[in-house]
Amino acid sequence: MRRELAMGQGTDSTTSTTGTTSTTGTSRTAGAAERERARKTAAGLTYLTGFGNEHSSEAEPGALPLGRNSPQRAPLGLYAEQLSGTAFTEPRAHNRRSWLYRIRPSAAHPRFLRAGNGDLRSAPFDETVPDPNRLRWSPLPDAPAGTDFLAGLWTLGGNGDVRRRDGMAVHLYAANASMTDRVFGDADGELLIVPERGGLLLRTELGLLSAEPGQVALVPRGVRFRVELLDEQARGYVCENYGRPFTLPDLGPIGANGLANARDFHAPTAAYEDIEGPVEVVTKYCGNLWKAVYDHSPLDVVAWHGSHVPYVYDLRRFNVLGSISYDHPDPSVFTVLTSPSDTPGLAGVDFVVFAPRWLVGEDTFRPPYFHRNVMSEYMGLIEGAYDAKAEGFVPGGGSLHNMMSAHGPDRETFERASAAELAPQKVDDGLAFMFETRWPVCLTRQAAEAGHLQSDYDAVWQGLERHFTAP
Ligand SMILES: O=C(O)Cc1cc(O)ccc1O
Ligand SMILES: [Fe+2]
Repeated sequence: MRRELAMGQGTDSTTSTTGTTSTTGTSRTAGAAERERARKTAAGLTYLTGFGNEHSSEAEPGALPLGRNSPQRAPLGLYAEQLSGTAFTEPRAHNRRSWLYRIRPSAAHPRFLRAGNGDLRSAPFDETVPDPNRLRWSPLPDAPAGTDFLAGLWTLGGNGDVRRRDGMAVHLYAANASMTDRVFGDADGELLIVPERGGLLLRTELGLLSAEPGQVALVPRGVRFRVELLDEQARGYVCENYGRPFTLPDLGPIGANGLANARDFHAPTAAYEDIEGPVEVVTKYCGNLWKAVYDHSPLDVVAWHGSHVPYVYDLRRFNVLGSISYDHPDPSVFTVLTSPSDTPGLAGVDFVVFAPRWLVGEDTFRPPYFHRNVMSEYMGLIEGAYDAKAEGFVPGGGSLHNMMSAHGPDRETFERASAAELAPQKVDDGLAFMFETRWPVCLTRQAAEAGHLQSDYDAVWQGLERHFTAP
């Protein structure tokens, strides 16, 4: 039986029931017709709103049991299954779990066998020694034809240890084909996907999400998904967070509103595939890829409720707060999501966005200041330019300013901003972001030796002349 894409409430009827996308074919090209179909599906999606909520959704009426999670017989002959993202006993405020009502339990699978890791690497990162230098990369070279999202993942580096569920990895991806015949899930952490070029349609166990450049998508630990391309090429960044799930930062004196507002996070409605036939399932497990060929699609969840859910967020919705008197605020005010560590205020990793904003500071050097930070900063650019760098930091590229490395405005930016007239100024020519992490990011060998690593990055700070004259 093949019945694809039965969708949850409120979803555009053009996308319900009988899609024809092959999930068993061997071709991984994103043909124009396939992309068109994916675009139509993406355009028809409706979402559940809120962050960290107890959401619920059913793709068929009556699929969700009422008043209990695990009735003697679940409705419609479905299997009830809990997916835990946190320990059973973690405080209620942090606890993440979902109940899935599915055609077959996840346990019904054959043995997993090791698969090649491609360019994916995991913590502990010990291929190179930690590097105190400022580093910058141009964009990844184009991927060979037929590269899907999973095959297109390329690890730059990271920290911590997957086996201890601590730390993070920075990946980039370049893809030109949809995942038509396989599904991926990451037991090592959640995946924060930051598209820079090309939209993505994510078919997850809990339903469908689309993410265009300027939006970010999060797939929680263990949730299986398939990525289809909405455009010919897809390129972007991924923060794999091994640690505690990303959450919204506290607002303290800011008050009850501001930064990323909870209502702007969108979770999918339930949607399932009812496919009997070989589907390859790839799992990232303690640093390695494993695969098994199932006799059905694991994206067969007909209804679900819970808090361990994928979501998408539009960075343009970020409510940017800043100084309206003087001085450049620390970039922590731009935190979209934070993964707390055991030390209050010290993040395993923060996701920070530099979104369009007004600068009005009086007697203030307005771009990012010179600094040395105990935290380590990986920065990427989604579009346009970044106000601390005149050139060389380009969309799809990235920079790494590891713990205590000295950085800040390049010479050109310093000279311009030191002499600028301080009228109110709108900074709206770019969208940059930062993964800021508690531990140095250790490079993979492929990142340290990459042809697209810029060898002359230090030069941007050359020629910062002395201006001091003793009184
Ligand atoms: O290095 C960077 O560009 C990121 C950054 C931005 C900012 O506004 C202040 C400090 C900081 O590390
Ligand atoms: Fe910095």
